[in-house]
Amino acid sequence: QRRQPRGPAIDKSALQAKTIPYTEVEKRIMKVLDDLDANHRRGNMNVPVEDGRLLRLLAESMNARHIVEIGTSNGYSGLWFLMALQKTGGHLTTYEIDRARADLAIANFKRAGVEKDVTLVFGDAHANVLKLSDQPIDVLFLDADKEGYIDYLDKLMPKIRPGGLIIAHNMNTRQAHPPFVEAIAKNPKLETLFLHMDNVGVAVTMKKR
Ligand SMILES: C[S@@+](CC[C@H](N)C(=O)[O-])C[C@H]1O[C@@H](n2cnc3c(N)ncnc32)[C@H](O)[C@@H]1O
Repeated sequence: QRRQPRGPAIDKSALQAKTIPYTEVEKRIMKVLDDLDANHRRGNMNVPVEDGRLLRLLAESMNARHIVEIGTSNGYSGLWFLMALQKTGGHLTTYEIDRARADLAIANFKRAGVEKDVTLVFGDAHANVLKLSDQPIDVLFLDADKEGYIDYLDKLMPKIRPGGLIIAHNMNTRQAHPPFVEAIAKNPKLETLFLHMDNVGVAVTMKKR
């Protein structure tokens, strides 16, 4: 039997699937996310859409009940988490040092109708995370001062539940802070994978059971 030359099995566009909102709640949150993505990225340093989708997917699939985010900005990544939390019945605690961005985030959470599921802590997260409750953390998302990631990790690691995730943003060769990379990649008690490296980079780390 003669071999046929191998062409693409499917068109590339078929692999660029988008979130298709299903429930009314998903539709309402997605509407705000789409608006922020299309019109309000400037000055807000939001995660790319694909990274937001990854956050939601991981959080919802692991049934996350308590998510902690460092670096709220205007609430874009937080809204992806909040989409997951609508299904799991959990809560987001998010930290922001900039008043204007914090106010935007509060307005966006209200617009999406999820304000009761989120606590925004205004001020320096390095100090404020010390006051966090003892409720185990399912997901810790780091997306603020890159040199600060190691400090957030040291302070919050004891509260991350076994099997929980630490997700760090901007883990590219230019922005990642070497001591943090070493801490997550060389600790045998952690399993770390670097994803989306064709974009700004995300490190997904699991605290082993
Ligand atoms: C990259 S943006 C966050 C983007 C957001 N996660 C999103 O995707 O929509 C980083 C944010 O961290 C905030 N930030 C920086 N240092 C901080 C600190 N020490 N405590 C709290 N927030 C901080 C900045 O003001 C900024 O809004």
